[in-house]
Amino acid sequence: MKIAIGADHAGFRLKDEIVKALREDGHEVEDFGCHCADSIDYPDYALPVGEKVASGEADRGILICGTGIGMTIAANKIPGVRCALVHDLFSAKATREHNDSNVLAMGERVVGPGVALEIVKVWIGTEFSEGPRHRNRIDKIKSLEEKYALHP
Ligand SMILES: O=C(CO)[C@H](O)[C@H](O)[C@H](O)COP(=O)(O)O
Repeated sequence: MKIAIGADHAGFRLKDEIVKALREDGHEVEDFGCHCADSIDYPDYALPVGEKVASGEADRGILICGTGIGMTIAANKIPGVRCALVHDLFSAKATREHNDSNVLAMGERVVGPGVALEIVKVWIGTEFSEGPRHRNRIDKIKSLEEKYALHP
């Protein structure tokens, strides 16, 4: 799988661990940084990751900040991105099955690396449940994007 990944200064350590684990599992990972603890702004990293996923150049995206919240808010502004903030295994599975989430966000200040790596594994490995009720709801999200693209 092609995976785009990014983090801010509060998430780059966890991001680096995830990059390593994904590459060991054979995934193609494009790492958009950041790479050190100098304070930066999470929207600047949500943007390239979200665009890669929305354009189809990456299959999935992963974003890490302190809480995962800023990254989630920013990424979900990009049409086509369905970014899920996840800190437990149940939600990791459910958001793939129900929301077909294409970007995963987590907070390095919230979750430890052991749980985070398990979340990534479950989220990567779970397919969308092609049930009509889920498809219908995702179509309604797309309609919202179209509505506000036409009348921002
Ligand atoms: O957006 C966030 C909070 O919802 C992220 O967790 C950021 O990483 C966080 O705000 C960074 O905080 P800092 O005090 O600038 O290190």
